[in-house]
Amino acid sequence: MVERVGVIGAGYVGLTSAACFAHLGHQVICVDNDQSKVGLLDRGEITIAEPGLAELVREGLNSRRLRFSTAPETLSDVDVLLLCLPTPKGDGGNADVRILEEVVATLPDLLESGCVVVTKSTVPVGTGARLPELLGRPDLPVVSNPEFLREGHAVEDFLNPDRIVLGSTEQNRRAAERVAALYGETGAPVWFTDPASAELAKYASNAFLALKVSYVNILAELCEHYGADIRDVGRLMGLDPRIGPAFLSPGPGWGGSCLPKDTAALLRTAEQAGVDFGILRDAMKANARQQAAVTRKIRQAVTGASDGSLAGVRIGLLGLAFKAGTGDLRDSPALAIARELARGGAILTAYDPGVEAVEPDLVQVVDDPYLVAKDAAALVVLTEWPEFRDLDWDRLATAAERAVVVDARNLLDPAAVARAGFTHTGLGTHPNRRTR
Ligand SMILES: NC(=O)c1ccc[n+]([C@@H]2O[C@H](COP(=O)([O-])OP(=O)(O)OC[C@H]3O[C@@H](n4cnc5c(N)ncnc54)[C@H](O)[C@@H]3O)[C@@H](O)[C@H]2O)c1
Ligand SMILES: O=c1ccn([C@@H]2O[C@H](COP(=O)(O)OP(=O)(O)O[C@H]3O[C@H](CO)[C@@H](O)[C@H](O)[C@H]3O)[C@@H](O)[C@H]2O)c(=O)[nH]1
Repeated sequence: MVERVGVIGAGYVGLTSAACFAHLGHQVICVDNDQSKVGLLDRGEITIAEPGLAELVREGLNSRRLRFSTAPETLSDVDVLLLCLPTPKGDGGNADVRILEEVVATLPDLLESGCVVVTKSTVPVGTGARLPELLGRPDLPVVSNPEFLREGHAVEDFLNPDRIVLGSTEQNRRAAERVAALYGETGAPVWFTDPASAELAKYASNAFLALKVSYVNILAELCEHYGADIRDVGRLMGLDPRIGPAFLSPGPGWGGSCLPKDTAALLRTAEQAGVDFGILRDAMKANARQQAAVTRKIRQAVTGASDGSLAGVRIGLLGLAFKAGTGDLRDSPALAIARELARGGAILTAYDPGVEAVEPDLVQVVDDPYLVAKDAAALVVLTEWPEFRDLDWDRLATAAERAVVVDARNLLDPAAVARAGFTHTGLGTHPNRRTR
């Protein structure tokens, strides 16, 4: 059934939801309070790099199934309203729901009876139970429908989800079924549960992913100590289907707009319930240590000492985004490491296929990977863009002042890099690895 869908917030989640639901045949109106963003979207221009999203936005505009506005009144006759607003890290780790609550407070005067209010934002456990009170309109059913898309794969994940989660009271079950029907036939399990379970499942998934990465980052350190190779250890772990191969690559730490804030929020939620979830605290500490460890490794490689001075030393960075496939710099470990190196006096040049600029006094961003090597004392891979593997290392070696590579993503083929004369340092890798 074709529904009139309203979306508030045209960011990663809101814009993707709006464009995908229009693609699935619904009539969608997407509201954002950022005038310039709405102006661009109206012309079919999007500011985030998500494969396929611009095409879907243009398709929606052309078919007139998708409209953008800054005016909340345009939402007055929608059947379903998705809240896709930011819930950033607040005091003590809690998610800050002020924006969401301010918007919710305006809805009773806006919506027609029967409109289903859906939280797609990641919201603290208990929000679904509180929203009906805040709304004060029993004729507006509330459903929790957490979103699990990954940045860089937003459209693909939205249209082919692993699961669709609907949290509602038994009384609002029909409303939850209506939300589920918006997605059409995806083949994914559609799971009806209570609001608290839906909300907790979202936090639990992100925090678990964070734990997995911290686990492998610590293992990489252990590998260095005992002469083992994390690439083999991770691979051998991942062959066990109970563990699975994903999220077992060491790196400069987990970042982005979700894992850090959601792990902190789950820890806080546990504390508030008097539950000791110390394993999350440990994972967060390990994550902070990981950034420091990578910075030390770079210092060591450049100066020969883990506390050596970087004053005036040129370092070329390959990658700035928190992961490959996105230009998102929010909570990026690469950026945090760049800041640390700059604080130590290093002069930084960076190339990232997804990033055009950052604060100019921190790092000079160039649009050609070969420019980062110019007079550099070291090249550091901080984001795992696959194209870095195919760089011409001979050409980079010619431009660099010293042939040192720190591969903080274990992305490169160490043999190819070594053939060009570079010294290669990875994370938890062994130069004489024998397993293939
Ligand atoms: N980014 C992801 O990959 C992802 C995935 C799953 C869930 N989430 C969750 O979804 C929520 C949104 O995240 P996001 O990454 O899409 O955020 P975002 O910052 O990309 O987008 C939020 C949008 O809301 C708009 N906005 C802010 N205040 C507004 C207001 N009062 N009225 C109208 N519009 C307003 C902003 O202008 C912005 O366009 C968060 O809770 C996040 O944790 C994010
Ligand atoms: O083996 C790995 C895998 C990931 N990472 C890092 O972990 C972080 C998070 O990666 P990813 O989970 O892919 O990023 P997001 O796009 O933020 O997606 C997460 O956060 C979203 C917002 O809640 C959820 O919807 C997604 O399901 C969840 O994967 C990044 O810094 C990655 O570089 C590693 O270091 N090693």
